[in-house]
Amino acid sequence: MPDKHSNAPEPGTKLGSHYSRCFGCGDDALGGLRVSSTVGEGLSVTTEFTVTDNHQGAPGLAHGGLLALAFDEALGAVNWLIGAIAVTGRLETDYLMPVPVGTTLHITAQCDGISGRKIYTSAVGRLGGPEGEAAVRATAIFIQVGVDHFLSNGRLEDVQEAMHDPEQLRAARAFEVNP
Ligand SMILES: CCCCCCCC/C=C\CCCCCCCC(=O)SCCNC(=O)CCNC(=O)[C@H](O)C(C)(C)COP(=O)(O)OP(=O)(O)OC[C@H]1O[C@@H](n2cnc3c(N)ncnc32)[C@H](O)[C@@H]1OP(=O)(O)O
Repeated sequence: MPDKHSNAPEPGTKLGSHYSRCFGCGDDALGGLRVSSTVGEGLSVTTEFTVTDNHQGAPGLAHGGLLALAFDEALGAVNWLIGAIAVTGRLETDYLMPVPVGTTLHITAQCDGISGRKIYTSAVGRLGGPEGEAAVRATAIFIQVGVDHFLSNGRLEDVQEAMHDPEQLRAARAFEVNP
């Protein structure tokens, strides 16, 4: 298990978006999920995703791909607690129950360990409250990367715009451990 980073936010702190145009957590992504995560105990976060009319796969039910996105965000938020910049290498979801429109999925995500650049994470999403019945479970492996991953692979105009955003610069520095 990695140590929690010395500058990691306290439990109860709401984590900001890592990129304002991120479809999962950004405020500027049209139609995006706009989920936000809150720091939990240890190396965990909690994330709520309320399913709306726009998130349907089957009539009245959430699309599994969008649920996977909510989990990708929740699981990825765990990386901030260890001060790592990382991208999703693998994401596996188990859909245990249908998730109806109008319900809120209460997701708890945690770090399970690291090995080299790989960060192992897992999460459960419950319906009806944080202690409700488990509807979706997920595991993911994130791979730590440097900022150069985004600079070399991202579209130049978006990278340049992001570099002028103080929040983005804060995110890219990830507690100063991986400049
Ligand atoms: C100032 C402005 C500048 C901008 C700065 C922005 C900072 C923003 C801050 C925070 C951003 C957070 C962003 C989160 C976004 C939400 C989450 C997503 O949607 S991410 C998008 C989807 N994912 C991808 O696009 C990855 C695509 N894949 C790749 O780029 C490469 O494959 C990569 C980097 C993952 C690995 O490539 P390699 O060449 O660097 O490394 P190798 O040697 O292949 O792997 C290293 C280790 O990882 C394992 N690994 C690699 N891929 C794996 C996989 N798919 N499953 C399991 N293990 C894997 C390998 O087996 C190896 O393990 P062993 O060291 O040998 O033990």
